Amino acid sequence: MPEILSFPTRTEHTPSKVPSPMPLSVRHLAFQAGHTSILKGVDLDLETDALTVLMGPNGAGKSVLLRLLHGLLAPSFGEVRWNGLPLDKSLRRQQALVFQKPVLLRRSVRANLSFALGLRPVPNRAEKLAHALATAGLEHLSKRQARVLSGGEQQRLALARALILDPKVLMLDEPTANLDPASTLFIEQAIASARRRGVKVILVTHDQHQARRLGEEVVFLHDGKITEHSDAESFFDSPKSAAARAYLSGDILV
Ligand SMILES: Nc1ncnc2c1ncn2[C@@H]1O[C@H](COP(=O)(O)OP(=O)(O)OP(=O)(O)O)[C@@H](O)[C@H]1O
Repeated sequence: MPEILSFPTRTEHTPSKVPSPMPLSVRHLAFQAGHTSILKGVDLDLETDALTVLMGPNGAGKSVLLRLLHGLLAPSFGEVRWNGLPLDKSLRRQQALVFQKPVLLRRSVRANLSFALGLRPVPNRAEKLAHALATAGLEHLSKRQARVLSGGEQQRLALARALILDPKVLMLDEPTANLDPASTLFIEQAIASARRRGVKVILVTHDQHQARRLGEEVVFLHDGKITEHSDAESFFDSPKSAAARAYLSGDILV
């Protein structure tokens, strides 16, 4: 009989909230592309380690916001502070960002992980590498070229690589959008486990079931602005903004 695993549930995986290992404060954040305003003055405080889900319709600006939070894009206006400080190299090193489409080196699975480990002086490298391969379920594929892995295996590798240096903050941009339920389950369990270890997780997803399973608080972005920021239960039970109500019921938002 194959082992049957089940999706994590919020009550199962959620420890009580404590202050975030890296509190975030965003003020008047704007991002302009040419004459188009993508983000239009975002203010956001994430002070606890509660798992934050970032939701909103296509084109709302969620990916742009994540990239600004991680310093992959520079704001046109406003600021991002982690631990009260402007984002710099040392703060960025304590964060990891996982994309919908895994970005991997054209090397073996093992080499992708050891490359990440080589970025910093880390004790017990061999142990860490073995642990990462095992928890990602990739031991038997360690010598395979990353580019020939299936989509689910690639995403497991991307997540294992993101976690191998023990980031304080893990940001994920629709990490399971192209995955089947089994691979989705694997990724969700890894995210829930990171959260239990005290990693601050910010997850972009359109999957309402996933958001309900994992999310403890929801930030809803519409047309470049945050229209709602509340705990997950009240967001899903009684969304306050018309935009969030329409999004959740599948209506078209313009
Ligand atoms: N670097 C960029 N330069 C110019 N425009 C951009 C850039 N990045 C994103 N955009 C535009 O900004 C808007 C918001 O994009 P973004 O990818 O953040 O949306 P999203 O909320 O993540 O959407 P989806 O749910 O479809 O992934 C889109 O119209 C996109 O074309």
